[in-house]
Amino acid sequence: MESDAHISAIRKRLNKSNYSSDDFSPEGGEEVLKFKPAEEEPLTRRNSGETRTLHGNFTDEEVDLMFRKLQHYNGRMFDFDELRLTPYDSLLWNLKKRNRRRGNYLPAYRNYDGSGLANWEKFQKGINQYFMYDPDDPAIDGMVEEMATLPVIDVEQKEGGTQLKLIITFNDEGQALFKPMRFPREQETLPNHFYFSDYERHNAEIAAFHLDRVLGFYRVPPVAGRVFNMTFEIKRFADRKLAKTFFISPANNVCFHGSCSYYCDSGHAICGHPDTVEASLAAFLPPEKMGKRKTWRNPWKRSYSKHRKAYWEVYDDLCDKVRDKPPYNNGRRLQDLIDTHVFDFLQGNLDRHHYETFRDFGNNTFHMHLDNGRGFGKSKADEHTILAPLYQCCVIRYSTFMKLAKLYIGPEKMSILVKKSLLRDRVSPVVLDVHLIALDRRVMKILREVAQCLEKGLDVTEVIVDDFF
Ligand SMILES: Nc1ncnc2c1ncn2[C@@H]1O[C@H](COP(=O)(O)OP(=O)(O)OP(=O)(O)O)[C@@H](O)[C@H]1O
Ligand SMILES: [Mn+2]
Repeated sequence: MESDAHISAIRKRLNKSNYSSDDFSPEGGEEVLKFKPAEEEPLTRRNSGETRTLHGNFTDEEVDLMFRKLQHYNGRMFDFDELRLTPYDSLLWNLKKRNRRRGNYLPAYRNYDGSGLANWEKFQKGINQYFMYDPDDPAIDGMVEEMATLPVIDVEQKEGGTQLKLIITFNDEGQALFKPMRFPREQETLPNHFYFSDYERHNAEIAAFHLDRVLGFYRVPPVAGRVFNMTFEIKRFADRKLAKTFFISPANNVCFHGSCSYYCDSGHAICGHPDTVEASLAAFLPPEKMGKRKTWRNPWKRSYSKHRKAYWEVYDDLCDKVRDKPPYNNGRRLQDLIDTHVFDFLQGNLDRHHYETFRDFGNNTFHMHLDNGRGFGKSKADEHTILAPLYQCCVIRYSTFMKLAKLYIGPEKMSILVKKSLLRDRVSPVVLDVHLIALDRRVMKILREVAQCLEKGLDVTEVIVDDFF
Protein backbone atom coordinates (compact mmCIF):
# COMPACT_ATOMS: atom_id res chain seq x y z
CA MET A 1 0.00 0.00 0.00
CA GLU A 2 1.25 3.45 -0.92
CA SER A 3 4.61 1.97 -1.80
CA ASP A 4 5.27 4.74 -4.30
CA ALA A 5 4.81 7.31 -1.60
CA HIS A 6 7.26 5.43 0.59
CA ILE A 7 9.89 5.19 -2.09
CA SER A 8 9.58 8.83 -2.97
CA ALA A 9 9.86 9.69 0.71
CA ILE A 10 13.11 7.76 0.93
CA ARG A 11 14.39 9.40 -2.21
CA LYS A 12 13.61 12.82 -0.80
CA ARG A 13 15.40 11.95 2.38
CA LEU A 14 18.51 11.14 0.46
CA ASN A 15 18.39 14.41 -1.39
CA LYS A 16 21.12 16.45 0.22
CA SER A 17 19.62 19.70 -0.92
CA ASN A 18 17.13 19.32 1.91
CA TYR A 19 19.98 20.00 4.27
CA SER A 20 21.25 23.47 3.64
CA SER A 21 24.57 22.63 5.21
CA ASP A 22 26.17 25.45 3.28
CA ASP A 23 25.34 27.60 6.25
CA PHE A 24 28.16 25.95 8.10
CA SER A 25 31.63 27.03 7.26
CA PRO A 26 34.48 25.38 9.12
CA GLU A 27 36.81 27.67 10.94
CA GLY A 28 39.50 26.76 13.40
CA GLY A 29 38.14 23.22 13.68
CA GLU A 30 34.85 24.47 15.11
CA GLU A 31 31.70 24.97 13.15
CA VAL A 32 30.75 28.57 13.02
CA LEU A 33 27.85 30.36 11.54
CA LYS A 34 27.99 33.70 9.87
CA PHE A 35 25.16 35.93 10.65
CA LYS A 36 24.52 39.60 10.44
CA PRO A 37 25.79 41.75 13.28
CA ALA A 38 23.26 43.76 15.21
CA GLU A 39 21.21 40.68 15.97
CA GLU A 40 21.30 40.20 19.71
CA GLU A 41 23.58 40.27 22.72
CA PRO A 42 27.29 40.38 21.88
CA LEU A 43 28.74 36.92 21.51
CA THR A 44 32.25 35.82 20.80
CA ARG A 45 33.40 38.20 18.16
CA ARG A 46 36.05 37.27 15.67
CA ASN A 47 37.50 38.98 12.63
CA SER A 48 36.56 42.38 13.98
CA GLY A 49 32.94 41.50 14.45
CA GLU A 50 32.22 40.10 11.03
CA THR A 51 31.90 36.50 12.03
CA ARG A 52 30.56 35.29 15.29
CA THR A 53 30.26 31.80 16.54
CA LEU A 54 26.70 30.63 16.81
CA HIS A 55 27.27 29.38 20.30
CA GLY A 56 28.24 31.70 23.03
CA ASN A 57 31.34 30.63 24.83
CA PHE A 58 29.72 29.80 28.09
CA THR A 59 32.14 28.67 30.74
CA ASP A 60 31.85 28.62 34.46
CA GLU A 61 34.53 28.21 37.11
CA GLU A 62 32.32 26.15 39.38
CA VAL A 63 31.65 23.72 36.57
CA ASP A 64 35.30 23.47 35.59
CA LEU A 65 36.27 22.83 39.20
CA MET A 66 33.58 20.15 39.50
CA PHE A 67 35.00 18.36 36.46
CA ARG A 68 38.49 18.36 37.94
CA LYS A 69 37.21 17.00 41.24
CA LEU A 70 35.07 14.33 39.59
CA GLN A 71 37.94 13.17 37.42
CA HIS A 72 40.11 12.90 40.50
CA TYR A 73 37.31 11.06 42.34
CA ASN A 74 36.74 8.47 39.60
CA GLY A 75 38.83 8.84 36.48
CA ARG A 76 37.06 6.02 34.70
CA MET A 77 33.49 7.27 35.08
CA PHE A 78 34.47 10.91 34.68
CA ASP A 79 37.23 10.99 32.11
CA PHE A 80 36.72 14.50 30.75
CA ASP A 81 39.95 14.46 28.73
CA GLU A 82 38.63 11.45 26.87
CA LEU A 83 35.19 13.06 26.68
CA ARG A 84 36.60 16.05 24.83
CA LEU A 85 37.95 13.71 22.15
CA THR A 86 34.83 11.58 21.94
CA PRO A 87 32.34 12.68 19.28
CA TYR A 88 28.89 13.29 20.75
CA ASP A 89 27.34 10.48 18.69
CA SER A 90 29.92 8.04 20.04
CA LEU A 91 29.13 9.16 23.55
CA LEU A 92 25.43 8.46 22.98
CA TRP A 93 26.34 5.05 21.64
CA ASN A 94 28.70 4.27 24.53
CA LEU A 95 26.11 5.27 27.07
CA LYS A 96 23.40 3.26 25.36
CA LYS A 97 25.34 0.05 24.96
CA ARG A 98 26.02 -0.18 28.70
CA ASN A 99 22.37 -1.04 29.13
CA ARG A 100 21.66 -4.60 28.10
CA ARG A 101 17.96 -4.51 28.96
CA ARG A 102 15.94 -4.74 25.77
CA GLY A 103 12.54 -3.58 26.97
CA ASN A 104 9.10 -4.77 25.91
CA TYR A 105 6.98 -3.57 23.02
CA LEU A 106 3.26 -2.88 23.20
CA PRO A 107 1.60 -6.32 23.37
CA ALA A 108 -1.31 -5.25 21.15
CA TYR A 109 1.11 -5.00 18.21
CA ARG A 110 2.69 -8.40 18.75
CA ASN A 111 0.77 -9.98 15.88
CA TYR A 112 1.32 -7.16 13.44
CA ASP A 113 3.43 -8.45 10.60
CA GLY A 114 6.33 -6.06 10.04
CA SER A 115 6.27 -6.24 6.27
CA GLY A 116 3.66 -4.24 4.43
CA LEU A 117 3.11 -1.86 7.31
CA ALA A 118 2.99 1.84 6.67
CA ASN A 119 5.67 3.87 8.41
CA TRP A 120 3.21 5.25 10.96
CA GLU A 121 2.25 1.68 11.86
CA LYS A 122 5.91 0.76 12.20
CA PHE A 123 6.35 3.73 14.51
CA GLN A 124 3.47 2.60 16.73
CA LYS A 125 4.62 -1.00 16.70
CA GLY A 126 8.16 0.15 17.50
CA ILE A 127 7.27 1.95 20.74
CA ASN A 128 9.44 0.36 23.38
CA GLN A 129 9.34 0.32 27.16
CA TYR A 130 12.53 2.42 27.17
CA PHE A 131 12.04 4.74 24.19
CA MET A 132 9.29 6.14 22.00
CA TYR A 133 11.21 5.36 18.82
CA ASP A 134 14.53 4.10 17.55
CA PRO A 135 16.27 7.01 15.80
CA ASP A 136 18.02 4.60 13.44
CA ASP A 137 14.76 3.07 12.23
CA PRO A 138 14.24 4.39 8.67
CA ALA A 139 10.48 4.27 9.27
CA ILE A 140 10.86 7.24 11.62
CA ASP A 141 12.44 9.63 9.13
CA GLY A 142 10.08 8.20 6.54
CA MET A 143 7.06 8.99 8.68
CA VAL A 144 8.30 12.53 9.38
CA GLU A 145 8.73 13.09 5.65
CA GLU A 146 5.27 11.68 4.99
CA MET A 147 3.59 13.89 7.57
CA ALA A 148 5.13 16.83 5.74
CA THR A 149 4.04 15.76 2.28
CA LEU A 150 1.26 13.18 2.04
CA PRO A 151 -2.14 14.31 0.82
CA VAL A 152 -4.64 15.04 3.58
CA ILE A 153 -7.88 13.08 3.46
CA ASP A 154 -9.61 14.18 6.65
CA VAL A 155 -9.54 16.94 9.26
CA GLU A 156 -11.21 16.89 12.64
CA GLN A 157 -11.05 19.15 15.67
CA LYS A 158 -9.48 17.51 18.68
CA GLU A 159 -11.84 17.67 21.60
CA GLY A 160 -10.67 18.86 25.00
CA GLY A 161 -7.56 20.88 25.76
CA THR A 162 -7.50 24.62 25.87
CA GLN A 163 -6.34 25.66 22.43
CA LEU A 164 -7.36 24.71 18.95
CA LYS A 165 -5.85 21.47 17.69
CA LEU A 166 -6.76 19.43 14.65
CA ILE A 167 -6.41 15.76 13.91
CA ILE A 168 -5.13 15.38 10.37
CA THR A 169 -5.55 12.09 8.53
CA PHE A 170 -3.27 11.32 5.56
CA ASN A 171 -4.00 9.16 2.57
CA ASP A 172 -2.09 6.25 4.14
CA GLU A 173 -4.44 6.46 7.13
CA GLY A 174 -1.73 7.81 9.39
CA GLN A 175 -2.76 10.64 11.67
CA ALA A 176 -1.10 13.65 13.24
CA LEU A 177 -1.90 16.32 15.80
CA PHE A 178 -1.90 19.73 14.14
CA LYS A 179 -0.97 22.96 15.95
CA PRO A 180 -1.02 26.14 13.86
CA MET A 181 1.42 29.01 13.76
CA ARG A 182 0.10 31.96 15.73
CA PHE A 183 2.79 34.56 15.38
CA PRO A 184 6.17 35.10 13.76
CA ARG A 185 9.30 33.56 15.19
CA GLU A 186 10.67 36.96 16.21
CA GLN A 187 7.87 37.46 18.69
CA GLU A 188 8.93 36.38 22.15
CA THR A 189 6.66 35.66 25.08
CA LEU A 190 5.35 38.93 26.42
CA PRO A 191 6.87 39.74 29.82
CA ASN A 192 3.48 40.22 31.43
CA HIS A 193 2.05 36.98 30.11
CA PHE A 194 1.74 33.98 32.40
CA TYR A 195 2.92 30.72 30.93
CA PHE A 196 -0.60 29.38 31.20
CA SER A 197 -2.15 32.17 29.19
CA ASP A 198 0.48 32.24 26.48
CA TYR A 199 -0.29 30.87 23.06
CA GLU A 200 1.31 27.63 22.10
CA ARG A 201 3.98 27.74 19.43
CA HIS A 202 3.97 25.29 16.57
CA ASN A 203 7.71 25.75 16.10
CA ALA A 204 8.34 24.90 19.76
CA GLU A 205 6.69 21.52 19.14
CA ILE A 206 9.04 20.88 16.23
CA ALA A 207 12.12 22.12 18.07
CA ALA A 208 11.25 20.01 21.12
CA PHE A 209 11.25 16.85 19.02
CA HIS A 210 14.70 17.67 17.67
CA LEU A 211 16.06 18.72 21.06
CA ASP A 212 14.83 15.48 22.62
CA ARG A 213 16.45 13.53 19.83
CA VAL A 214 19.76 15.34 20.21
CA LEU A 215 19.62 14.57 23.92
CA GLY A 216 19.25 10.90 23.05
CA PHE A 217 16.04 10.69 25.08
CA TYR A 218 13.62 9.61 22.33
CA ARG A 219 10.61 10.48 24.48
CA VAL A 220 8.79 12.91 22.15
CA PRO A 221 6.65 11.57 19.29
CA PRO A 222 8.13 12.67 15.94
CA VAL A 223 6.99 16.11 14.77
CA ALA A 224 7.16 17.67 11.32
CA GLY A 225 6.53 21.20 10.15
CA ARG A 226 4.35 21.78 7.10
CA VAL A 227 2.82 24.65 5.20
CA PHE A 228 -0.90 24.03 4.74
CA ASN A 229 -3.25 25.46 2.22
CA MET A 230 -6.14 26.32 4.52
CA THR A 231 -8.81 26.10 1.87
CA PHE A 232 -7.78 22.92 0.08
CA GLU A 233 -6.17 20.99 2.90
CA ILE A 234 -8.28 22.01 5.88
CA LYS A 235 -11.62 23.62 5.08
CA ARG A 236 -12.38 21.15 2.29
CA PHE A 237 -12.32 18.27 4.81
CA ALA A 238 -13.81 20.08 7.78
CA ASP A 239 -17.21 19.17 9.18
CA ARG A 240 -19.95 21.81 9.20
CA LYS A 241 -19.11 23.02 12.68
CA LEU A 242 -15.45 23.68 11.87
CA ALA A 243 -16.13 24.94 8.35
CA LYS A 244 -18.50 27.57 9.75
CA THR A 245 -15.61 29.20 11.64
CA PHE A 246 -13.73 30.04 8.40
CA PHE A 247 -13.91 33.63 7.18
CA ILE A 248 -12.03 36.19 5.11
CA SER A 249 -10.32 38.89 7.17
CA PRO A 250 -10.34 42.60 6.31
CA ALA A 251 -6.80 42.09 4.95
CA ASN A 252 -8.22 39.47 2.58
CA ASN A 253 -6.61 36.51 4.29
CA VAL A 254 -8.29 33.19 4.96
CA CYS A 255 -8.85 32.71 8.69
CA PHE A 256 -10.57 30.23 11.00
CA HIS A 257 -10.86 29.79 14.73
CA GLY A 258 -12.57 26.47 15.42
CA SER A 259 -14.21 25.93 18.79
CA CYS A 260 -12.39 25.45 22.08
CA SER A 261 -12.42 26.82 25.61
CA TYR A 262 -9.93 29.70 25.28
CA TYR A 263 -8.73 31.18 22.05
CA CYS A 264 -11.43 30.14 19.63
CA ASP A 265 -13.13 33.33 18.45
CA SER A 266 -12.57 35.75 15.61
CA GLY A 267 -10.31 37.87 17.84
CA HIS A 268 -7.96 34.90 18.12
CA ALA A 269 -8.30 33.44 14.67
CA ILE A 270 -5.59 31.62 12.76
CA CYS A 271 -5.02 33.58 9.58
CA GLY A 272 -3.21 32.59 6.42
CA HIS A 273 -0.92 34.57 4.10
CA PRO A 274 -3.26 34.82 2.25
CA ASP A 275 -4.43 31.22 2.46
CA THR A 276 -1.42 29.22 3.67
CA VAL A 277 -0.40 28.64 7.25
CA GLU A 278 2.49 26.86 8.90
CA ALA A 279 1.74 24.14 11.40
CA SER A 280 3.37 21.40 13.43
CA LEU A 281 2.28 17.81 13.00
CA ALA A 282 2.98 15.37 15.80
CA ALA A 283 2.74 11.69 14.95
CA PHE A 284 -0.26 10.15 16.62
CA LEU A 285 0.30 7.77 19.47
CA PRO A 286 -1.46 4.41 19.32
CA PRO A 287 -5.16 4.55 20.14
CA GLU A 288 -6.07 3.75 23.75
CA LYS A 289 -7.12 0.22 22.87
CA MET A 290 -3.65 -0.55 21.56
CA GLY A 291 -1.59 1.38 24.09
CA LYS A 292 -3.42 2.56 27.15
CA ARG A 293 -1.74 5.51 28.81
CA LYS A 294 -1.46 6.61 32.40
CA THR A 295 -1.40 10.28 33.28
CA TRP A 296 0.78 11.39 36.18
CA ARG A 297 0.59 14.68 38.00
CA ASN A 298 3.96 16.39 38.05
CA PRO A 299 4.92 16.88 41.74
CA TRP A 300 6.67 20.11 40.70
CA LYS A 301 3.60 21.37 38.85
CA ARG A 302 3.09 25.13 38.96
CA SER A 303 0.01 26.66 40.54
CA TYR A 304 -1.74 27.91 37.40
CA SER A 305 -3.04 30.84 39.39
CA LYS A 306 -1.76 34.37 39.32
CA HIS A 307 -2.29 34.66 43.08
CA ARG A 308 -1.03 31.37 44.48
CA LYS A 309 2.36 29.75 44.64
CA ALA A 310 2.98 26.02 44.50
CA TYR A 311 4.31 24.25 47.60
CA TRP A 312 7.77 23.75 46.10
CA GLU A 313 8.11 27.47 45.38
CA VAL A 314 7.74 28.27 49.08
CA TYR A 315 9.41 25.27 50.75
CA ASP A 316 12.43 23.37 49.59
CA ASP A 317 11.63 20.00 51.15
CA LEU A 318 9.23 18.61 48.56
CA CYS A 319 11.80 16.11 47.39
CA ASP A 320 11.99 14.46 50.81
CA LYS A 321 8.35 13.54 50.40
CA VAL A 322 8.52 12.65 46.72
CA ARG A 323 11.57 10.41 46.81
CA ASP A 324 10.11 8.21 49.57
CA LYS A 325 6.90 7.40 47.75
CA PRO A 326 6.09 5.30 44.69
CA PRO A 327 6.81 5.59 41.86
CA TYR A 328 9.82 7.76 42.69
CA ASN A 329 11.18 5.68 45.56
CA ASN A 330 12.89 3.12 43.40
CA GLY A 331 14.09 2.46 39.89
CA ARG A 332 14.40 5.10 37.25
CA ARG A 333 11.46 7.39 37.84
CA LEU A 334 13.04 10.14 39.94
CA GLN A 335 15.86 10.43 37.41
CA ASP A 336 13.23 10.53 34.66
CA LEU A 337 11.36 13.32 36.37
CA ILE A 338 14.57 15.31 36.62
CA ASP A 339 15.35 14.59 32.97
CA THR A 340 11.92 16.00 32.15
CA HIS A 341 12.79 19.20 33.97
CA VAL A 342 16.24 19.39 32.38
CA PHE A 343 14.51 19.10 29.02
CA ASP A 344 11.99 21.77 29.99
CA PHE A 345 14.64 24.11 31.36
CA LEU A 346 16.51 23.89 28.07
CA GLN A 347 13.39 24.88 26.13
CA GLY A 348 12.04 27.27 28.75
CA ASN A 349 8.78 25.33 29.15
CA LEU A 350 6.97 25.98 32.42
CA ASP A 351 3.84 24.14 31.43
CA ARG A 352 4.57 20.54 32.43
CA HIS A 353 1.59 19.95 34.67
CA HIS A 354 1.24 16.27 33.79
CA TYR A 355 3.11 13.64 31.89
CA GLU A 356 2.12 10.24 30.56
CA THR A 357 3.45 6.69 30.43
CA PHE A 358 2.19 3.54 28.72
CA ARG A 359 0.39 1.28 31.18
CA ASP A 360 1.67 -1.89 29.53
CA PHE A 361 5.21 -0.94 30.54
CA GLY A 362 4.50 -0.56 34.25
CA ASN A 363 6.63 1.81 36.32
CA ASN A 364 9.96 0.96 34.80
CA THR A 365 9.48 3.07 31.70
CA PHE A 366 10.21 6.50 30.21
CA HIS A 367 8.13 9.66 30.65
CA MET A 368 6.49 10.78 27.45
CA HIS A 369 7.15 14.43 26.70
CA LEU A 370 3.94 15.47 24.94
CA ASP A 371 2.67 19.01 24.62
CA ASN A 372 5.82 21.10 24.22
CA GLY A 373 4.12 24.12 22.67
CA ARG A 374 5.06 26.54 25.41
CA GLY A 375 8.83 26.42 25.09
CA PHE A 376 11.19 28.55 23.01
CA GLY A 377 9.37 31.73 23.97
CA LYS A 378 12.12 33.63 25.78
CA SER A 379 15.65 33.58 24.44
CA LYS A 380 17.30 35.92 26.90
CA ALA A 381 15.88 34.80 30.22
CA ASP A 382 16.43 31.39 31.77
CA GLU A 383 13.71 30.24 34.12
CA HIS A 384 15.87 28.87 36.89
CA THR A 385 12.94 27.44 38.87
CA ILE A 386 12.23 24.86 36.16
CA LEU A 387 15.29 23.13 37.64
CA ALA A 388 13.72 22.95 41.11
CA PRO A 389 13.54 19.14 41.15
CA LEU A 390 17.22 19.02 40.25
CA TYR A 391 18.42 21.47 42.92
CA GLN A 392 15.91 20.38 45.55
CA CYS A 393 16.63 16.65 45.12
CA CYS A 394 20.25 17.07 44.04
CA VAL A 395 19.89 14.20 41.61
CA ILE A 396 20.73 13.86 37.93
CA ARG A 397 21.04 10.78 35.79
CA TYR A 398 24.66 9.89 34.96
CA SER A 399 24.02 9.60 31.22
CA THR A 400 22.27 12.97 31.13
CA PHE A 401 25.09 14.52 33.11
CA MET A 402 27.70 13.14 30.72
CA LYS A 403 25.81 14.34 27.64
CA LEU A 404 25.56 17.84 29.07
CA ALA A 405 29.21 17.71 30.16
CA LYS A 406 30.23 16.79 26.62
CA LEU A 407 28.19 19.63 25.12
CA TYR A 408 29.69 22.02 27.65
CA ILE A 409 33.25 20.93 26.92
CA GLY A 410 32.71 20.80 23.17
CA PRO A 411 33.85 21.17 20.51
CA GLU A 412 30.32 20.08 19.59
CA LYS A 413 27.75 22.38 21.13
CA MET A 414 24.08 21.80 21.68
CA SER A 415 23.16 24.87 19.62
CA ILE A 416 24.98 23.50 16.59
CA LEU A 417 23.63 19.97 16.93
CA VAL A 418 20.05 21.16 17.34
CA LYS A 419 20.45 23.63 14.49
CA LYS A 420 21.73 20.91 12.18
CA SER A 421 18.86 18.67 13.13
CA LEU A 422 16.29 21.43 12.61
CA LEU A 423 17.62 22.16 9.12
CA ARG A 424 15.96 18.96 8.00
CA ASP A 425 12.51 20.33 8.66
CA ARG A 426 10.38 21.90 5.95
CA VAL A 427 9.70 25.06 7.91
CA SER A 428 13.38 25.63 8.67
CA PRO A 429 14.65 27.79 10.28
CA VAL A 430 12.43 26.40 12.97
CA VAL A 431 13.70 28.71 15.70
CA LEU A 432 15.90 31.78 15.56
CA ASP A 433 19.56 31.49 16.49
CA VAL A 434 19.04 33.39 19.74
CA HIS A 435 17.02 30.45 21.05
CA LEU A 436 19.76 28.03 20.06
CA ILE A 437 22.44 30.08 21.77
CA ALA A 438 20.27 30.03 24.88
CA LEU A 439 20.60 26.23 24.88
CA ASP A 440 24.36 26.46 25.37
CA ARG A 441 23.93 28.91 28.22
CA ARG A 442 21.37 26.64 29.84
CA VAL A 443 23.62 23.58 29.51
CA MET A 444 26.15 25.48 31.61
CA LYS A 445 23.53 26.49 34.16
CA ILE A 446 22.30 22.93 34.65
CA LEU A 447 25.85 21.77 35.29
CA ARG A 448 26.34 24.60 37.74
CA GLU A 449 23.39 23.31 39.78
CA VAL A 450 25.03 19.89 39.90
CA ALA A 451 28.29 21.50 41.02
CA GLN A 452 26.49 23.27 43.83
CA CYS A 453 24.90 20.01 44.97
CA LEU A 454 28.30 18.35 45.09
CA GLU A 455 29.73 21.31 46.99
CA LYS A 456 27.17 20.64 49.72
CA GLY A 457 29.20 17.53 50.46
CA LEU A 458 26.67 15.05 49.13
CA ASP A 459 27.98 11.75 47.91
CA VAL A 460 28.83 11.76 44.20
CA THR A 461 26.91 8.54 43.59
CA GLU A 462 23.82 9.98 45.26
CA VAL A 463 23.89 13.10 43.11
CA ILE A 464 24.99 11.65 39.77
CA VAL A 465 22.91 8.51 39.74
CA ASP A 466 23.83 5.77 37.32
CA ASP A 467 20.72 3.70 36.65
CA PHE A 468 22.16 2.60 33.28
CA PHE A 469 19.44 4.49 31.40
N1 LIG B 1 1.04 12.80 19.54
C1 LIG B 1 -0.10 12.60 20.18
N2 LIG B 1 -0.89 11.59 19.85
C2 LIG B 1 -2.06 11.37 20.49
N3 LIG B 1 -2.51 12.13 21.50
C3 LIG B 1 -1.74 13.16 21.88
C4 LIG B 1 -0.51 13.46 21.24
N4 LIG B 1 0.02 14.54 21.84
C5 LIG B 1 -0.84 14.92 22.79
N5 LIG B 1 -1.90 14.09 22.82
C6 LIG B 1 -3.04 14.17 23.73
O1 LIG B 1 -3.78 15.32 23.42
C7 LIG B 1 -4.20 15.96 24.58
C8 LIG B 1 -4.02 17.45 24.47
O2 LIG B 1 -2.74 17.74 24.01
P1 LIG B 1 -2.01 19.02 24.49
O3 LIG B 1 -1.65 18.82 25.90
O4 LIG B 1 -0.95 19.32 23.51
O5 LIG B 1 -3.15 20.11 24.38
P2 LIG B 1 -3.49 21.29 25.34
O6 LIG B 1 -4.59 22.04 24.69
O7 LIG B 1 -2.25 22.02 25.66
O8 LIG B 1 -4.03 20.59 26.62
P3 LIG B 1 -3.93 21.15 28.06
O9 LIG B 1 -4.54 22.50 28.01
O10 LIG B 1 -4.66 20.18 28.88
O11 LIG B 1 -2.46 21.21 28.36
C9 LIG B 1 -3.43 15.37 25.73
O12 LIG B 1 -4.36 14.75 26.58
C10 LIG B 1 -2.54 14.33 25.14
O13 LIG B 1 -2.70 13.10 25.81
MN1 LIG C 1 -0.91 22.08 27.16
